[in-house]
Amino acid sequence: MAEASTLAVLGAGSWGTALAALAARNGTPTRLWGRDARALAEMASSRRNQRYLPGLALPESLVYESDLAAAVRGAGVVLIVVPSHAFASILDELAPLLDADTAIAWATKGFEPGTGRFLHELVAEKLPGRPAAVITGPSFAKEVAAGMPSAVTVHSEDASFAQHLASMLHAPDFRAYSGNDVLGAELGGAMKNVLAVATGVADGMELGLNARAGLITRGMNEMLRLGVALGARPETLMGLSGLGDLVLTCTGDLSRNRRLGLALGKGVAIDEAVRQIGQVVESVLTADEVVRLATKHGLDLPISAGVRAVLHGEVTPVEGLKALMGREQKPEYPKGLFEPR
Ligand SMILES: NC(=O)C1=CN([C@@H]2O[C@H](COP(=O)(O)OP(=O)(O)OC[C@H]3O[C@@H](n4cnc5c(N)ncnc54)[C@H](OP(=O)(O)O)[C@@H]3O)[C@@H](O)[C@H]2O)C=CC1
Ligand SMILES: O=C(CO)COP(=O)(O)O
Repeated sequence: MAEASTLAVLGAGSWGTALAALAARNGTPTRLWGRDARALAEMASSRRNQRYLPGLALPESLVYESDLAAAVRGAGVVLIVVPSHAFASILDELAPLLDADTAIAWATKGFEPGTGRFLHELVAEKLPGRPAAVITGPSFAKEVAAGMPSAVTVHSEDASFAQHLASMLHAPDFRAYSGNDVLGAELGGAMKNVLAVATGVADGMELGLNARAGLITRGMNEMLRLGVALGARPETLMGLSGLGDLVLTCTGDLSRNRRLGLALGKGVAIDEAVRQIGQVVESVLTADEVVRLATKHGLDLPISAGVRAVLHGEVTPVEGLKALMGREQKPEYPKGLFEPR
């Protein structure tokens, strides 16, 4: 029998650590699991995550657990914060370990690589019948860890679970809203990473502020078009999970996806740029999946497709720019753009 108020956070990188610290500081009994037992022991003794969140003093009450079974035993909520490429495998590992009444949440942004499946689809398939929620929105881990004001949103089909999880996180400097459009919330968080590369490339090429604003706006348009085709609600995409995170990541240099674009725009090779960033850069895998989903739904998303092509080295940033600027002249909003198809 799980204890509803107990939280197990899986993934001891920057975002998992920041969320675990936030919940523990809020008085939620919280355990943090990571795959690197040595790094976790070091965190337990120093009360710091020197690699991913240097500078943050971790709360005394946070418990570190390198054994996955022990970390999730009796937890009311398991919050997954591993990168998207590790998401499906961690669900497989969890399946035999969870109590029957443990709920699932995730703060990972992306899709299943190679299939374009949403993370909520993976959860429904591998851990069926449990309350499930996504936490997303404009939230750089470093700022949340520093107690700087932030707002996120928690979406679940189960309104009382969304509310329960939001209240575990909600704090004087951290607003947690709630909603029930899981697909829309996930799509915004995944697509903004791809679009952040586009504005990063433009800024790396020193194309100017007009170019940046144009890319953010037309990128938002791509998010809305794909979202509506998939059944997301436009207001979700215009909220924290879509527009909010798009603006943050396209303009804030703390964004690793934006920094990847900046480096590519300056002519740095992709492998070297990813190595220098040294943390997860979700767009590298997500761009393929956005284009895969768009193609499946008969949509042409030129900015996302351009990012994918640049990431694969199929075109240079200069060629990508030429292709975008050379597209046919047309109305900004063709009739019926936001109507469900
Ligand atoms: N950082 C942020 O500001 C935010 C991040 N996110 C999202 O959170 C997710 C995690 O990102 P973030 O914490 O920033 O990434 P980081 O690069 O900071 O950390 C990644 C963590 O995941 C671990 N990891 C990698 N592969 C596996 C695996 N196969 N199994 C278990 N653990 C694994 C790493 O462990 P190891 O050190 O051993 O490699 C590391 O602890 C991403 O989807 C990101 O988009 C969402 C909102 C904000
Ligand atoms: O998702 C994030 C902020 O909301 C973090 O963005 P990056 O992964 O680009 O650093």
